[in-house]
Amino acid sequence: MSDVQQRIDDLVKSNRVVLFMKGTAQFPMCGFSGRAIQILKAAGVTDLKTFNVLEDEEVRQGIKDYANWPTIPQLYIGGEFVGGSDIMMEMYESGELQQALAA
Ligand SMILES: N[C@@H](CCC(=O)N[C@@H](CS)C(=O)NCC(=O)O)C(=O)O
Ligand code: FES
Repeated sequence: MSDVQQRIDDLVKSNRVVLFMKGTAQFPMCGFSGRAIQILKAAGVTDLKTFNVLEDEEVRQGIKDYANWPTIPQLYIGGEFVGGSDIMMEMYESGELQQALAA
């Protein structure tokens, strides 16, 4: 595994809920990332860790290879890739996201 893949692996395995996003939870820098934060809040997230890919070009590229997913935001729960903002919205509407966060 390359250095950046190892860094990402450590991050998603040492924090239960991680959102790779553009900007921060307080100041999202893109509508998709803002939407992801709103969904997580609505789903009652309590232990969210965010990573701002705009401050780390290596992770911005590396995260796309890590889960073989081409866009940001990306949500990980329990070390597993969950999806981007569209998938998060579908899972929120079906109640699956709330379940995954509570598990
Ligand atoms: N439909 C996507 C929307 C996300 C998206 O299209 N992200 C783009 C624009 S922010 C992206 O990450 N592009 C690559 C990049 O900016 O590095 C989702 O479900 O999350
Ligand atoms: S930064 Fe332009 S769509 Fe996300």
